[in-house]
This record gives sequence, structure tokens and C-alpha cells, in this order.
Amino acid sequence: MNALVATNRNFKLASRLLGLDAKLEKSLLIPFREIKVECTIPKDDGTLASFVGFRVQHDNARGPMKGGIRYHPEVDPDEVNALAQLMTWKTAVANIPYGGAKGGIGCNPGELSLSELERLTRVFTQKIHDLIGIHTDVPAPDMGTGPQTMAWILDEYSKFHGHSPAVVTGKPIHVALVMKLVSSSNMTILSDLGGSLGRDAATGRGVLFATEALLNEHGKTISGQRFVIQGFGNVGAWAAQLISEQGGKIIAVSDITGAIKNSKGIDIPGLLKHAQEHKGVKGFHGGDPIDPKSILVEDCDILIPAALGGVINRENANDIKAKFIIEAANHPTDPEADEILSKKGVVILPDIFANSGGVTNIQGFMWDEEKVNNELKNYMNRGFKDVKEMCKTHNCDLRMGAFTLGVNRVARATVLRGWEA
Ligand SMILES: NC(=O)C1=CN([C@@H]2O[C@H](COP(=O)(O)OP(=O)(O)OC[C@H]3O[C@@H](n4cnc5c(N)ncnc54)[C@H](OP(=O)(O)O)[C@@H]3O)[C@@H](O)[C@H]2O)C=CC1
Ligand SMILES: O=C(O)CCC(=O)C(=O)O
Repeated sequence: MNALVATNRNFKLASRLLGLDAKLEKSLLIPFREIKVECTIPKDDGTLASFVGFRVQHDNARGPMKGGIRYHPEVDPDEVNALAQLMTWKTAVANIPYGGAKGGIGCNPGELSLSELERLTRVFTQKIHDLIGIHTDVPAPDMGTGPQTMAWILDEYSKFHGHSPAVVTGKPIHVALVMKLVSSSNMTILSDLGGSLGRDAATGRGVLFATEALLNEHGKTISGQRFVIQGFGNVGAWAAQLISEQGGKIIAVSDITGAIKNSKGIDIPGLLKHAQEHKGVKGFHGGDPIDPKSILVEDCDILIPAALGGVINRENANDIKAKFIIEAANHPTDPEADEILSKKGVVILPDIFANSGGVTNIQGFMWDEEKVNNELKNYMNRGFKDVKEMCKTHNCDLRMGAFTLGVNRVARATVLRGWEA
């Protein structure tokens, strides 16, 4: 199902549960602004390459819009629209004073050199710089982008507006981190560009805290549970590392290069090293290769999709064996799959809560990492309690609990601000 159709459907279900006025519903659904720009760059060999970049600013009733920028071949306007809308509900679920936005460029970052990626990022920033900013819209990393991308945006934006470190979040902590030469274990507290300690791990750490909160409610702990993770990038790899540190057994992992399985539990630090050295999980000797297409239906307790959207759908929902699905990716589950899984008794922790750790990690105080992580845990626990409260009020599942929570908060802010021209 098209990502926007699916997201709109969930929004409308929540709107009906809340009894929102039809005109308010319509106003919440239409994005504040949609930007589409042409980005042409000279490639390293002197030829030209053209790409299309998008930024959809969905809603700013609760504060400046906020959301990642994705570099991926499948980026399309409907998907960016859906992801922007999800950001609006996500920031509201997290109860932070931000709205929602999302951006992306249709490109394959793996096929571009570092200098080509830098040129592309700078051209994109030139095209959108007057529409983003600390009080309007604050980008961050998403699939295919990271701290280095944010540093280039900061630099390009600052040429037009003066030094503006707060125009993006997810900035590098230290140049060595950008170059991926250090890991969190020996992370320095130097912050060359004002990056927040813990942001790199924040989404994965939020996934850990969200999983703990859910399991706790079911009388379980992370320790001893069998996990399968699709995607071994920023979110998937951090989630894997942190979950395995808590005694969770990661039995299968996949990325674009392939998938590996080890029923006794994969050595995650070993896999991280391998993936860095070989640009992917393929060829790791600590497990057996399996068909990446089967990763979502592997026998496990907890499935964590941490890559693309729409991967859990009516084609595979019936075959899923996990008892819990933690949506680290954005909109990994189609509404049709939601229905099938609900009938099977599978509990789904929805994206707009489960992966909100990244966007929650905004602070300008240069807190130490322990303080950042403690605050994140508090936010995630509070969020889970709030979502459960809405489930009780509206007699609904966790996805609708999160949607009604987010939509209600945004609707209230919208009504309070009014429409007078
Ligand atoms: N970064 C963040 O802070 C946040 C991200 N998210 C969401 O989490 C998800 C992952 O984002 P992030 O970790 O940042 O992205 P990354 O680009 O860092 O990692 C994505 C991972 O998914 C893998 N992948 C891509 N396509 C496939 C596929 N078809 N099958 C299996 N694996 C695949 C990639 O493989 P390879 O590297 O080999 O291409 C990579 O391992 C996205 O849905 C994103 O929107 C949500 C909240 C915040
Ligand atoms: O940190 C942010 O602003 C948003 C991260 C993001 O894109 C997401 O949560 O999907």
C-alpha cells in the first residue's frame, strides 16, 4: 500500500476515535508546505548528474517543524509526505515543542563519492535554505545520511545566515566520529560543531527503552528474548548493540548486502566490526547466510524492522512468527498487515513512539552522555504511559493509542492558535 494512503488511513481512524470536526481533520491532513527542487552536480568525472530533492513541512502548530533527510533511490513525494506527517504525530507523542517535516533526495548514496555527496548536499541546502531554520524547520539525519551530511548543511546554511549550529540536529560530536574511527565506548566529550552527546545512538537507545517498557508490561525482560533485526545502519546497529548488552539474543540480522543467522546469538561487536570493514553484514563468519527475504518471518520473540517502510504487508503478515514487533523503521507495517497481525495476537509497538528517541534528543546544553540517556529513558517511559492511557480511553491498540495521543495534542494546539487571517 502507498505510504501516504496508509498514513492517512491511520490518521483518519484516530481522528474518528477522537471525534474531530471534519474541517479540523482536513486542515491537519494537508501539509503546511511541499518543496521540490532540482539538484544538479558535476560528478567527479566531469559529467553532470541531476537529482530531485524534497522537503515536506507538514505541521507547525506545536513548534518549529522537525524531521530527517533521507538519501535513497526510492525516495518519492508521497513517501516524504507520509514521513513528514508521521513526524508531526511523533513529536507530539514525545511531547516536545516541535512539529513535523521530512526531506529526501532520490539518489543512491552508495554510488556517489564523498565529494559528490558533499556537492549534492550543498546544492540541496542552497535550494531550501530560506525555508528552513531554527524557528521554522530543523532537519536531522535519516536513511543514507548522518552527522557528516548535517555538518555540510550547517556549513552551507551558515554562508547565507551566519553561523547557525542549531539549524540541524544530529551533528558530529567530533571529527573522528564522522570518520567512524571511534565508537561510543571511547567517545570524547569534545563537540566540534555543537553536536549533542548520544544523538548518534539515541534512536537505537530509544528503541531499547521502548522495548523494555513494553516487555515490562508483559512481565518479561530483554534478557533471553530472541530478536531479529532488519537493517544494520544507524538505528538497527545501535539497537542490536544495546539490546545485546542487556542480554537480548540477536539471532538474525540483515542489511542490503545480505542476511545472517545464528540461533545461539550473533556476536554483535564482531558483526559491527565486520560490517564496517566490509560495508555490510554479508560474509560474516559468526553465523550462516540466509535469504534476506525471509528475515521478517524468521522464528523469534521480537522482530525489529529498522530499514525501509511497507516491508510488513499482506504478503508476509500471516507468516510472521514474532510475538512482538518494535517499529524502529518508519511505517514498516501496512494497515492490512496490522489487521492480520492483530488477529494473530502480535503486539506492535508503533513507529511514532518506538523510534522517537532520535528526535527527542534535542538540547542545547551540552549535557554529559549519562544525563542525555537518563532524560531519554524518562521521555520514553512517560510516552509509553501516555500511549497506554489513550489505549484505555479509546479501547484501541498501541498504534491507535499513539496516533490518538499525537493527533489530539496537535489538534488542541491548532484550535488554540486559531485561524483568523
Ligand atoms: N536515523 C534516525 O535517527 C532515525 C531513523 N528512523 C528510521 O529508521 C530506519 C533506518 O534508518 P537509519 O538506520 O538512520 O538508516 P541507515 O541508512 O543508517 O541504515 C539503513 C539500514 O537498512 C539497510 N537496508 C536498506 N535497504 C534494505 C533492504 N531492502 N533490506 C534490508 N536492509 C536494508 C541498510 O543497508 P546498507 O547500509 O547496506 O544500505 C542499512 O543497514 C528508517 O526507516 C528511518 O526512517 C527513525 C527515527 C530516527
Ligand atoms: O531527529 C529528527 O529530527 C528526526 C529523525 C527522524 O527523521 C525520524 O524520527 O524519523
